[in-house]
Amino acid sequence: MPGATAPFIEFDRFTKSFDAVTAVSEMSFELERGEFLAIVGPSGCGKSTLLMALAGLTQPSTGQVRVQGEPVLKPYTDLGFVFQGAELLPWRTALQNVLLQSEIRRAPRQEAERRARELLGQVGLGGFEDSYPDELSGGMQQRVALCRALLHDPQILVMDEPFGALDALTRDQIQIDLQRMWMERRKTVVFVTHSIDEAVFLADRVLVFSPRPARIAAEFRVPLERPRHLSARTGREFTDLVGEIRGVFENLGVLREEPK
Ligand SMILES: Nc1ncnc2c1ncn2[C@@H]1O[C@H](COP(=O)(O)OP(=O)(O)OP(=O)(O)O)[C@@H](O)[C@H]1O
Repeated sequence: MPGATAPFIEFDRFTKSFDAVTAVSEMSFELERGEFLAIVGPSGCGKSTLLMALAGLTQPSTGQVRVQGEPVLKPYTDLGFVFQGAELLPWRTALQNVLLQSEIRRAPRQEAERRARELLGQVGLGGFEDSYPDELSGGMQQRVALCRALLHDPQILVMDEPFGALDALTRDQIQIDLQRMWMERRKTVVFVTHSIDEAVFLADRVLVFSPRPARIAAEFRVPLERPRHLSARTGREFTDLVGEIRGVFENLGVLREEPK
């Protein structure tokens, strides 16, 4: 059985070029089942490209992406995707938006609706099932998008800067909620963010990408106990790790004190 001993997810010398632009070059890393991995990197370095390849929405130029030992050659159902914008359909209620996937997949309606209501309740949206997107705040919309991604109970959850457009307080709360849901469900999460704090707060491991073509410039394990509380962010271990990651970006020339 190919998946028995293989890493759960494996990027194996993954390279992706678009005409003359190489977005990602010879990238190799692995994820364990149930791991929460964060990726931080400068804008345009190829993070979204990598997620698209994991989802089977784009193919490598060279190298492979494998899930349970099998190359990813097309989109598959065992993965949920949350984008930066919630991308909800404005003419459908919160519940109907969450149910969209199940309708496309023709899953049994009653069970899907029970699960959708349960998920909405778990993210604090009980009572908002029949609200339309324009009646919900940005944070609430993103929670609906999270429920939509989790409805079919995929093993892999891919999140591309999901909280980037939220205000700071909403972002704090949704990070806490995501951590709780992850601890309950243990999905394998690949989470892209521009925020070093967010990466350290949420992840078991942080990969730091170089400017394009993306390479792994550094890798950090986050030794903080879970559940992590917001107060952990002022603790020594947290601030030291954030400082170390910021140092990597300074060394890469991505962050500078002085103008060029
Ligand atoms: N379909 C495409 N066709 C041509 N070039 C593309 C395509 N998709 C991505 N690129 C290029 O590949 C590079 C990486 O893009 P990508 O969106 O993966 O970066 P990113 O790290 O996710 O950026 P950001 O953090 O700003 O969202 C960019 O230079 C981009 O212009």
